[in-house]
Amino acid sequence: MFADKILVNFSQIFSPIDKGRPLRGEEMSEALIIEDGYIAIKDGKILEVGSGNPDQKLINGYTEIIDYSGKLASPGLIDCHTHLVYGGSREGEFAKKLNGVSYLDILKEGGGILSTVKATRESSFSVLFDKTKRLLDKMLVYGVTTVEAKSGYGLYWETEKRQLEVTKALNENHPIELVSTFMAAHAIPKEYQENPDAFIQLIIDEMLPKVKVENLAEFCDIFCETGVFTAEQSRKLLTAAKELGFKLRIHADEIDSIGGVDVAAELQTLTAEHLMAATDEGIEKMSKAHVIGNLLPGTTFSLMADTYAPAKKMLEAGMAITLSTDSNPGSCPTANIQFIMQLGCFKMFLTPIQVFNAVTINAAYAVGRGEKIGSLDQGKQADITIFDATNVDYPLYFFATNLVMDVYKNGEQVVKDFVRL
Ligand SMILES: O=C(O)CC1=NCN=C1
Ligand SMILES: [Zn+2]
Repeated sequence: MFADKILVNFSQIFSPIDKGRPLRGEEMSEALIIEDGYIAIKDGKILEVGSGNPDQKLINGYTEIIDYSGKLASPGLIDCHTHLVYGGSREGEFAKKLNGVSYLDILKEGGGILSTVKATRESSFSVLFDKTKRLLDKMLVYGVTTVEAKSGYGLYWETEKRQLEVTKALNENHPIELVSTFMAAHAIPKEYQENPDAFIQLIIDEMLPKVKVENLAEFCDIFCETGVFTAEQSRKLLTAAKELGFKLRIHADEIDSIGGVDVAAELQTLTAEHLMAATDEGIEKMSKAHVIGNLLPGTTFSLMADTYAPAKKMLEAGMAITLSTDSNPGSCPTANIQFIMQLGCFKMFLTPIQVFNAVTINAAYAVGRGEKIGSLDQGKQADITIFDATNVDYPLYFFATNLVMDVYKNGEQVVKDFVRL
């Protein structure tokens, strides 16, 4: 079969090993590193990956050959945890953070998430659409081709729906593919501060069915944390969501360990998010239940905390892990997944191979798309990120610098020569 285009002469190609599930424990240290590699693309899919000169059977008069001498290729990067759609911003809290006021104390004062809720409720569809598009444009030039986007800044249906509709519209109008998560259970609205159980019931009775019927999200998530939702409330909401066919996530052990990981293991949520305060016992439970640990080192950095999630302990316990930005206006205002990858090395002591696996094949399974993206196996989408680097170590070692040069989505070039600009 002839290729439409063949990307040739890569110094290295990072090609994860796809086992049909997330890589666990020691498996995350393995990958195919193809020297002098080529990637043949046909109809937006991977046709063949190899080393040396592509076989002549791949080439006819219409095949475009593109030279990438001295460059590194990887599958398109996948950011599997963001709070992408929101109004306003929270730099006003920055001075408080610098003066030692905690994230939860700011929330308790009615700031934090609740101040973003106010700004989002006041933002129209087009304002949210344009703002989020600009954020996605930044993520794209950092090499990201798929993003998970949560709601959770409306809390009430009208604005939750608007957030989800912005995500749906952008999924159809931006090169980045979006995976939608419903997260009305992100904070307790002022009117329910005395009765959060009633708010959980409102979400179950009034919102979950609408999200399902209108096909506005595949996943359901909840913030299980001191001063937000308890483990029992999380269990109740996620059980109802599971019965409606949603795939499950849970924000657990971000600041305090209050039982969210137990809920994750019991309900076998696809992922548990944050895990900065994860205990040895909790790690064991997640490993046994095959819960993916989605680690967010940018949040630790942004909260000026010292507790990075115990990534290596999780790998020693046989867990699958991913790394994401947690891009949001309060606890992690960034669009840069490469910085997160570098924190994975510099602060969690993961190797470059483990980090690249965490933001490609494992992140693909964490968004329920492992069969379509996350590696360069034949038939997968030709989502490819190309770095101005000769090997897989360099983009992690040479930090705080965007080394992405070109990006392909479904075989089409969507970023060109960025690093040379
Ligand atoms: O603070 C925010 O806006 C996002 C967040 N949700 C749970 N942790 C952080
Ligand atoms: Zn989050």
